[in-house]
Amino acid sequence: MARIEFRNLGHAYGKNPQAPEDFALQPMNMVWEDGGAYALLGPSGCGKSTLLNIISGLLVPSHGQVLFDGKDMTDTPTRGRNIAQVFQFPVLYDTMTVYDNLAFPLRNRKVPEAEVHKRVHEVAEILGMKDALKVRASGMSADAKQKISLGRGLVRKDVSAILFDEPLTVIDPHLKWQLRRQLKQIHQQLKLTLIYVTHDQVEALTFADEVVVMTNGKIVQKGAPDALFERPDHTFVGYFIGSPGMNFYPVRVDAQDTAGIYIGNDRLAVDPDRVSQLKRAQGTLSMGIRPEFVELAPAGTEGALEAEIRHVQQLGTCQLVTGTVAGHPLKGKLETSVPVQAGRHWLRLARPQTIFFCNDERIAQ
Ligand SMILES: Nc1ncnc2c1ncn2[C@@H]1O[C@H](COP(=O)(O)OP(=O)(O)OP(=O)(O)O)[C@@H](O)[C@H]1O
Repeated sequence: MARIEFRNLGHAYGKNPQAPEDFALQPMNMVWEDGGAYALLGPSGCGKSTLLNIISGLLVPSHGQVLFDGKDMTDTPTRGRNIAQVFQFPVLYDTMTVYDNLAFPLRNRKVPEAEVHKRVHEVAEILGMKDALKVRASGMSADAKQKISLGRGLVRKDVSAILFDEPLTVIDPHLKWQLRRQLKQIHQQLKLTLIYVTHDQVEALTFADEVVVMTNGKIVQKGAPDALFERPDHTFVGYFIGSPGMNFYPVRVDAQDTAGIYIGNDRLAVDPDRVSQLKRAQGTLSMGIRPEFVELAPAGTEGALEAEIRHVQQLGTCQLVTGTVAGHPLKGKLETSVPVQAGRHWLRLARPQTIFFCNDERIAQ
């Protein structure tokens, strides 16, 4: 396995890129640690496949370098990189048995048959496919075929990294959950460098030690799942992670007011240190609060505002309320102990978990 490093690495498909939007991948420095399990998460078109293809060598970046264990591999073609890749759809030989499919990447590299036998059985055991080793792949379901593809990715011990490009897309939801757990287990056992591309946040958060969130060709945060939830570095992370995502409000400060901020015409009492931090920031200010941290408060409470709640939905573990505050949309997940009716209520929004952003980047918490 390898430590993979990007040095000022970026990619533009067109010639002479000038503005950030000319890049499918904006120039970045980044390290993928040896043995790390990473999920690469972002919406369609944000640059995930471009990044993966640069690691695997299918694409030579227009800018910067990619290094494996300190060695410059930027121009090394795929076959020289020792990367295993698992794609969205099964890649295998239909006419071969499961055993021969799993053995293929090893036999291709002239691994002795005794070792092939051992590895194939280990991987088949992990994937729960031991009883199917003699079965021909042609008659198998899409799920089973994709499991074999995963196995083909996992069977070699000598790879620099295994890249997964949305590998569970074709898998049935129940099996998906099982396979995700198995992949996590495999990672813990074998300490592989895994990079797993997905646009599904549940998949990313359950699989990875570190989640890398991308938007518009840029990595906006790399962190543990709880950090992405509690301390998003960028409004996009607040919006993209969580269900529903974070509430955002445009914020104004008043030179004369040292203990409050303004959302529309409503004043929200806020810790004076935060107010002075916001006054120092140069740019467009906003405040974010996750629905999970919104709470009911007595009328007139410091740090609370009056909100109009329009809908209340009982979700069992919480009440999901939808409405507006200071003319802006609001979603809150309130605890179930106090049943809430639609109407006007005071809600505490200035809380330790409330995050402030300047030009979409976190400045204070
Ligand atoms: N061969 C290409 N030529 C020109 N532009 C491309 C090419 N491949 C991708 N792009 C553009 O680069 C940007 C990033 O695409 P990329 O496929 O890396 O995104 P993605 O996050 O993997 O999307 P998806 O989740 O839909 O696969 C997009 O704007 C896309 O249109």
